[in-house]
Amino acid sequence: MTFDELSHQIFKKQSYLCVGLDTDPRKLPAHLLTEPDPVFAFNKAIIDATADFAVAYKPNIAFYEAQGPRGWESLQKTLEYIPGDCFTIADAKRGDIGNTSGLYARAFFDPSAAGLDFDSITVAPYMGQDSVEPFLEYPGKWVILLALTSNAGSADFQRLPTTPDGDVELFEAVMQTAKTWAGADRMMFVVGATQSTVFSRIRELTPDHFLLVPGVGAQGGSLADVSKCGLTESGGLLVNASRSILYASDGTDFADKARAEAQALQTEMATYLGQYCSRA
Ligand SMILES: O=c1ccn([C@@H]2O[C@H](COP(=O)(O)O)[C@@H](O)[C@H]2O)c(=O)[nH]1
Repeated sequence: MTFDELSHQIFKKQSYLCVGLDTDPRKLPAHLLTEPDPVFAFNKAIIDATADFAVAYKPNIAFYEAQGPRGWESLQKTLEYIPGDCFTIADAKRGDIGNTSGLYARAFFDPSAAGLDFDSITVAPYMGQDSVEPFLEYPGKWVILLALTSNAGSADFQRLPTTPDGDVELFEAVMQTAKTWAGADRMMFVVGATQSTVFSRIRELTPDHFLLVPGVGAQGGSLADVSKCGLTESGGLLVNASRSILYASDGTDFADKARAEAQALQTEMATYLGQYCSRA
């Protein structure tokens, strides 16, 4: 999916919601456990219930890898089931020396390799340019680079000063350098919703790039704050919620409750698009 197509979907659906498919087999509603593939049955119901309100889906690969070959199969079926008008994100946080990154890229971007054809993948920037470039060799595919993550440990390294006056923190140096590797049409950055106090600085640094923003819902980040400082004329945000949608109920009504959570976020997002984007 291109930058313009993603932007178009945001204004069409009046939403920048990304539903995180962090599907934990231990949290599935009991009535699904007799299904041949309970994880896929759950994901299918969640996608059916939320697709009107979401522009992206983000399976977190850890949840599938932890189940071995069965998990990979559930992931493949889930990816194929996601509607074509939605952007897909493999939240895999990969990155290694170039030839190894090349194989990670192949796994997630070349359907003839591991049966997966994601639009994008999350990548850790720590190993530098040659660890990221192999992902950019796939035309039309996106790299979503970790910049300032939502967890408390983000302060350990990402906020370290890189200049004597302390004006440029490590995450800012990462964004400044990485945006020379690919344009806003191929690269996004991960910035946690819990980091809303630095969103204005981030927007000065990257006025055009999409930001993938996890951390609303279960992690307590503010959708209002993130939207105020993060929205652009193209939309420019994908705000992820996983647990607050997936596990809104553990009963037979789980899909209805997930739909209600997604709809509530979309309704709020439509308000912010009207407030902060003249194009809306
Ligand atoms: O900084 C980051 C980067 C990635 N994540 C991932 O996003 C989701 C958040 O799930 P919630 O249940 O909505 O908290 C999850 O897959 C994380 O691994 C993040 O939270 N923060």
